[in-house]
Amino acid sequence: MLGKLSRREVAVLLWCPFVVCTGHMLALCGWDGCLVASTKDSLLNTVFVKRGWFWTSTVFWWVVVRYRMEDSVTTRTPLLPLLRRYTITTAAWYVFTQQLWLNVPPLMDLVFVWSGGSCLLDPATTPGTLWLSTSAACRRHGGLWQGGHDPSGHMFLLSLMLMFLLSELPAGSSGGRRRGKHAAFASAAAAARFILWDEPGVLALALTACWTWALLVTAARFHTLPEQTSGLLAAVVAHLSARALG
Ligand SMILES: CCCCCCCCCCCCCCCC(=O)SCCNC(=O)CCNC(=O)[C@H](O)C(C)(C)COP(=O)(O)O
Ligand SMILES: Nc1ncnc2c1ncn2[C@@H]1O[C@H](COP(=O)(O)O)[C@@H](OP(=O)(O)O)[C@H]1O
Repeated sequence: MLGKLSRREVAVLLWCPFVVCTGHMLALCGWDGCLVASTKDSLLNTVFVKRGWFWTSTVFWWVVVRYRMEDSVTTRTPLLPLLRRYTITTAAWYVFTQQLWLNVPPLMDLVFVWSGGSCLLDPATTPGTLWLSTSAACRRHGGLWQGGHDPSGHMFLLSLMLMFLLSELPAGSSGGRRRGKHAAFASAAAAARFILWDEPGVLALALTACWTWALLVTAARFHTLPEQTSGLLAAVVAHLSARALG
């Protein structure tokens, strides 16, 4: 329940605004050039961020499954509330960023269209009139998504994933007390076994670092500050709703 936020929950809520402010300071000082691999076609964006909820879900549930296999029954966090919070967070991600069904665009695209935006098509390549109500369809037709307030889907997704992982991860782990530590890096196979099997929390930490980096890049390089802010605020509302209802 939300009643009173713990110190940890406050820290979780402050993390994304802190990263976003850092990104803007880097941009203001002209240091955003050091944010390498910050193009739309980078591996980080195409393979990881654009499939972000998949990676977050897979790594998170793997950590939970693995650690529950080893934790004693009494130290296990109740699974049902965790599942509820995950389901609510997934539903929020879906409603905000994905096309619900044929004629219903994601919430972020509805906000864009309601605020006066539209898809500008090149008449040379797309003759006739075509009304496109989703940014994905507009992109597919080579159009320009312009004129309205376009909440940042990246800012939303990255903040949501970071808040979810930072507040839920300890639920799945009881700390570094796993066996096989000393032999961990004796060979590549042993290292892989250690990370994937013994201590998958390492993967979750790596993912958290990866999302933090991508958030920094997004803040410094993509969208306007109001569009970043609306993406971030929507993520905070989704996160707090999942905590309150889950
Ligand atoms: C070895 C591991 C075994 C683990 C066994 C444990 C159990 C694992 C369960 C795993 C469950 C996984 C379920 C995953 C369900 C999904 O989420 S699938 C869909 C994934 N899709 C995404 O992640 C897409 C994310 N992208 C977006 O939302 C958008 O592209 C964007 C980033 C918001 C940008 O929008 P644009 O319009 O493209 O700008
Ligand atoms: N961290 C990041 N790294 C690379 N590209 C990013 C990014 N954050 C946002 N973008 C890009 O900026 C555009 C706006 O993203 P969004 O509206 O989801 O916030 C998207 O381009 P495309 O629409 O060409 O894919 C997206 O790929």
